[in-house]
Amino acid sequence: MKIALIGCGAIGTSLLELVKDDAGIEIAAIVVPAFAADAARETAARLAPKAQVVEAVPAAGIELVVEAAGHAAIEQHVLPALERGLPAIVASVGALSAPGLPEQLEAAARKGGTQAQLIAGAIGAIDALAAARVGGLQSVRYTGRKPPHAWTGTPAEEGRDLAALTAETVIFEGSAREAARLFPKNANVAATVSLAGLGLDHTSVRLIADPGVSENVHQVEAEGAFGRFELTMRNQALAANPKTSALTVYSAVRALRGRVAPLVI
Ligand SMILES: NC(=O)C1=CN([C@@H]2O[C@H](COP(=O)(O)OP(=O)(O)OC[C@H]3O[C@@H](n4cnc5c(N)ncnc54)[C@H](OP(=O)(O)O)[C@@H]3O)[C@@H](O)[C@H]2O)C=CC1
Ligand SMILES: O=C([O-])CC(=O)C(=O)O
Repeated sequence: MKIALIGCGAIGTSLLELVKDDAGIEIAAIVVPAFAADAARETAARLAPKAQVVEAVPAAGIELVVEAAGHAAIEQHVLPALERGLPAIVASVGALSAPGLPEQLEAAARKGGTQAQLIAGAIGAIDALAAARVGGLQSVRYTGRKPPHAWTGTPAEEGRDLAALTAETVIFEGSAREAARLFPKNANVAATVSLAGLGLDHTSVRLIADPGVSENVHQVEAEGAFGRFELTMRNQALAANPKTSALTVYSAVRALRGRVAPLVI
């Protein structure tokens, strides 16, 4: 299967390393902005020698796109690809917090007669939560806890010195929609949990900067007709990006391998 990978940062590079010897998967294109092309070409030479480095998904020769770039890439690359009939695997799930974007994705996929797959990414139990929704959910709460340096470049820096924190500090409390909008590189999981469960506006989210943790810790508490569950994930971050859990890459690779495997779990 010929793939266009959108984004070649921490997730993209790590994904290329993991699939470089996979039979049945060929990275045919890497889509990055012009200013990132030289770095992507170096990565491609090492990990995906057949890939052309381009600014847009090529018009021909691609069978699937995998997005690992950021919220803006959904509108820029994923929507047009879907309209053209290319299926898409999407990591930047938080982009769906923008009003109207879920409907636009659905319309584009319908027009192209194809499908967009939102990956579970850094969180587990999305299967259980989405199944529990069928029976009816009463409440879903998500807490995201990361070391202070993982919140640099976000609104968490407003009015506080993250490096000087000595105790856990709640940096956001509100809806999944607001969390995903305000923390596009740190709260995709909030959007994923909400889209699988009670929706972007009815899922309570707390984000915490905690000098006492070294992992990215994700907790979900859900209650409904199915019963209840509490989930805690203690994820190792990628060395290349402390905001991003390694599990996100594994989740994208799982989704990708699932497209070519004869038996899928
Ligand atoms: N679902 C989940 O659980 C998670 C999802 N994510 C999502 O994955 C995204 C990528 O994460 P990560 O790899 O760690 O981030 P990085 O910042 O390391 O990499 C992003 C890459 O995408 C490139 N890029 C940025 N904008 C575009 C665009 N419009 N089109 C094509 N390429 C673009 C960047 O280029 P340049 O560096 O030159 O700007 C960079 O190469 C995050 O922004 C987040 O939205 C992340 C973690 C968890
Ligand atoms: O990778 C993680 O731990 C979670 C993350 O950044 C996100 O939800 O955007």
